[in-house]
Amino acid sequence: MRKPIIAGNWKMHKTVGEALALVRELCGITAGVADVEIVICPTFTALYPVHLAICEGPLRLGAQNMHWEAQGAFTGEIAPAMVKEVGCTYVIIGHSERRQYFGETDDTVNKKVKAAFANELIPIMCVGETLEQREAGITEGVVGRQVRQGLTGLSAEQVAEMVIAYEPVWAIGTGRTASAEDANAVCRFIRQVVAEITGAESAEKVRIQYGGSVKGENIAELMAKSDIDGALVGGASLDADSFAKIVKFK
Ligand SMILES: O=C[C@H](O)COP(=O)(O)O
Repeated sequence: MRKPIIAGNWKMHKTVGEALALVRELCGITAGVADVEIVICPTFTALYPVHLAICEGPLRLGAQNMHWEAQGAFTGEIAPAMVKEVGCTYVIIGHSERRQYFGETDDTVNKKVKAAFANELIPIMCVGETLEQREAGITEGVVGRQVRQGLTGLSAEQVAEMVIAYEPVWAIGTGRTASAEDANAVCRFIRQVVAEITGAESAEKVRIQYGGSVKGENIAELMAKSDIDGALVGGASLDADSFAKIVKFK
């Protein structure tokens, strides 16, 4: 039985002060939630203050990105050990905005996923097709390639522990959610690809999130599907009440 995991990706929002105000509200609202893992992913500058402010409870901290190298002359980058040091359990890797605006490729995603495991961080590896690719009927080809290349060289145990986020690019921040059936079909396909790569047991255990305009109004329908184990939430994670509606989907 896979434990649901809801992650809030705050993207480039919230100053440290605003992040602290939000996490304090979330601590109260989520205190009693026991059967869902909740991850919040603030900006780099807010990670440590938010780590200190997270109270006992279900909230876990994640970073939105990191470099794969341990250290060096990489101006503007953050190393995996630095992310770990400030209290992160999770790290988002290969978000479509990183792929689209910052040149991330399946190869850099794979390096980062491996670096996450080497530093005892759990990767949330993002995959998903653009609208053009969906309309061209190549969703499975694109997503299958992203999953295969992203997981290259990982053990079955590592894959079983990680999270894969399926985010159709056309549904991100647009208010246009994939139908629960369509989202589940791609998540099921991802699980089949994982089974081909690292075997049935890891495919059964890996948690697959859907992301793209998730809200309190659509989360229950998505979570009722067989292969959707959680959500990666952008806009609706920036407000305590709207995020609370999502994490309390049951
Ligand atoms: O990481 C989160 C996703 O990009 C979804 O963002 P959204 O919920 O604002 O559509």
